[in-house]
Amino acid sequence: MVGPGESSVDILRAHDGVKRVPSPKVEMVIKPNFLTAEHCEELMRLIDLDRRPSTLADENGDVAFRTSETCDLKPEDKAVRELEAMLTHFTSIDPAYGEPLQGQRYEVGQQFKDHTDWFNPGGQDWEKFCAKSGQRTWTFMIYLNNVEAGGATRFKMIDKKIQPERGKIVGWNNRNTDGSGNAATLHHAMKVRKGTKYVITKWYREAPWRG
Ligand SMILES: O=C(O)CCC(=O)C(=O)O
Ligand SMILES: [Fe+2]
Repeated sequence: MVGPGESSVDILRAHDGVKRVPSPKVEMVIKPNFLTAEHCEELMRLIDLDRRPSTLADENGDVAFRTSETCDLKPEDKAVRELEAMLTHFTSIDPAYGEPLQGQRYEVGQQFKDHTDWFNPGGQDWEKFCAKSGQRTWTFMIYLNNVEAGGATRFKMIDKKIQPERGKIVGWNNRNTDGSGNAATLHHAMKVRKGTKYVITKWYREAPWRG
């Protein structure tokens, strides 16, 4: 048994079509066709309706570090509600532990350079991002479309490059077994070379989400 805020590779692998990425350093799974094409289309439409420049925790002075746009998806939209329910079923994580769903959109040349999704406990923004809800635990990301060229997510520490593919979900545990941030989860949303890339990101926390 795991706690209400937890998932595990075993829980995830109990679903059809889920494969573990074979790395001893990161607990990571992938499942193609998690979402239907229609569901992806609707989520892309919602992202297009309401976008803002993406932001960074721990600003590092590199204005080219994260150049995409972000959409804070509205929990009341049907496609968003349905996705939340699917994620709860898939991950077994109590939805109270989840941050609100976000969409990310990358045009040609846009990227998000090497980063981890867990926050640096010594970082300038630790208090702001983690005081209420704790550290990030699991990340789940869904690719909403096929990208003509570029736009892969590269995990260089484990030599893994994930290609955007409509409806595919990837999930990973951001922590080491002692709960600290796992440096091997470092990843880079590589530049889109042709087309536009749309993804949805879902981050879970150690404690129920309170902002
Ligand atoms: O778009 C991607 O491939 C990765 C996005 C990402 O790493 C993030 O939003 O934290
Ligand atoms: Fe990330």
